[in-house]
Amino acid sequence: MIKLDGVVKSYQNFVAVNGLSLHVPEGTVFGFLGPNGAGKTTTIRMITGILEQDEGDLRIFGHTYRKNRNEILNRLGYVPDRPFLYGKLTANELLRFLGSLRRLPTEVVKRRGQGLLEQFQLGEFGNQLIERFSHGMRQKLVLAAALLHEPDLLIVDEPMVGLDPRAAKQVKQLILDFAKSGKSVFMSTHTLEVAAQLCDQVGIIHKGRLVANESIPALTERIEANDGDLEAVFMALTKDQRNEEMREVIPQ
Ligand SMILES: Nc1ncnc2c1ncn2[C@@H]1O[C@H](COP(=O)(O)OP(=O)(O)OP(=O)(O)O)[C@@H](O)[C@H]1O
Repeated sequence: MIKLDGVVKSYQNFVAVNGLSLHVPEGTVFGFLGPNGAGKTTTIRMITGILEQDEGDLRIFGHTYRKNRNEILNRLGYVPDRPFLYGKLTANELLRFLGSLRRLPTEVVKRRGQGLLEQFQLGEFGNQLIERFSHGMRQKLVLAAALLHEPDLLIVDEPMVGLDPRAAKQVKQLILDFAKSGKSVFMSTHTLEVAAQLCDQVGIIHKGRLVANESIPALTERIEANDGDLEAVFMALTKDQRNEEMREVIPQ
């Protein structure tokens, strides 16, 4: 579903994503983990077609954005880390607006929109202005909006940030329900705990490079071997990377 091969992205002279290769097959919940500034959002912006890579190959559903942008976007749902929601619209108005952008028939938008709001425990707030929504309600509304066109792939940037435990539990369940139907999810997160609960596979990015790509059991084993200390695992992985860089600089 997602295939990156040697992808590079720089901002002016700063290389934010440096030769990233990864593969997310169908029916997978893929967790993209890394510390602040590691390159997660930059990668997600390339996967969602907002940014174009400087180098390398990036394919979604086997397509490139250059050739088949609409084919990709028609099948992709995206929840950004800081979504902009116009507060003067009601939830229903937002869904109708997005439905019209996607050229979905009015009846379909009405039926699906109502179903999604109910599924997200927002059914009774459809006619309420978004400016009156809590952070958790907004996050769920953004997820509902991303699913309106029934995408095959959902990209979510930091889905749990700022959510109280109840809203976080609901959002996690929604992601799991989506994945159960054989679709794929690519989500970035800071926390291994979130990844362990939701994901099948985890990629760890550090300073723009993929330093680990493994299943949750393999990663958990690695963390347990470090007395349950994720920080220690990060340190170990990035130390390995430095060693590799050193080997490139000083051939042995
Ligand atoms: N528009 C930009 N111009 C210049 N540098 C940028 C820009 N966007 C991101 N960067 C830099 O690129 C690096 C990667 O940023 P990115 O937002 O992709 O990281 P991230 O892993 O999502 O971080 P966080 O977890 O803090 O959101 C950071 O060092 C950041 O400062």
